[in-house]
Amino acid sequence: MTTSTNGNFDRTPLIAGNWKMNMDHVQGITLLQKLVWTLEDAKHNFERVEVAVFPPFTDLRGVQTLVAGDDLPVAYGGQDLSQHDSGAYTGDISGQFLARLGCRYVLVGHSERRTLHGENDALISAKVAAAYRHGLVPVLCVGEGLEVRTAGTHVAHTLEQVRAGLEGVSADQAAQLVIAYEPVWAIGTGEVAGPADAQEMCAAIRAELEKLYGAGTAAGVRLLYGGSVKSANAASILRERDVDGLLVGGASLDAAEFASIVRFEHHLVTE
Ligand SMILES: O=C[C@H](O)COP(=O)(O)O
Repeated sequence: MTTSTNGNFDRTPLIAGNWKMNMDHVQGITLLQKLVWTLEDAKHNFERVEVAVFPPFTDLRGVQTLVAGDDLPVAYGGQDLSQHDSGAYTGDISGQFLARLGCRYVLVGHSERRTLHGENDALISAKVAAAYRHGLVPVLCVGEGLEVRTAGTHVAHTLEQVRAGLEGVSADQAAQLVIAYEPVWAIGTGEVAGPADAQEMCAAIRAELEKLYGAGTAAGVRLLYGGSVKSANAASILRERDVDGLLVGGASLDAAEFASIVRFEHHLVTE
């Protein structure tokens, strides 16, 4: 096997852990401390492979305090945000609040938001706009369900989600974008899209971005794969040219396992 990944990293790989509704604020701090200790012990180069975590909202103040206090080289973000900036929206969280907590990123349109909370493309596009208004980098999540995959229309379906989610986004804004391709049938199921599936979709998304914004802008956008990623399959997915990182759910709750995913280059050399 060759050790070339992403054309020698045209873009800085991003390994992101979405904790979903796991880890209270005390557990979250412990997990993050363990993760950083493990990576620092392994002499991980955080500039070469960026690490980000997406804790529950209630953990974010503690995460901010830890990251700022110990000057940890880890980014973090919210799992969702409101399309509104403030007002009578009980239970919602403004992008302004996330920005004040030092968030760099925010997930938008995760499939669990789409399916469990009925989020549609119009709402997701409004949330992307809200992220940009508050200086947050949106991680726009897209991907097809099993029926669409079986029908063979997964590429068209996913590109439609990309176009809809980016409605009104300028080329300057798009330059900082992150898009996560997460086939719904592979999330939390143990089913993993093969590296070729991930590459097929990421290449199609990059080509679509080139159509929308021009090759110069699209070249900087990072495309992540998500869905039952583990240390055992991370390296093979990241070998693919258009896959620039991973959005990891379940496996990000175990510091050693997540650290091993972050250290995927080590697997590339030893596989
Ligand atoms: O945001 C992460 C994805 O939903 C993947 O979750 P998973 O790794 O548990 O399949």
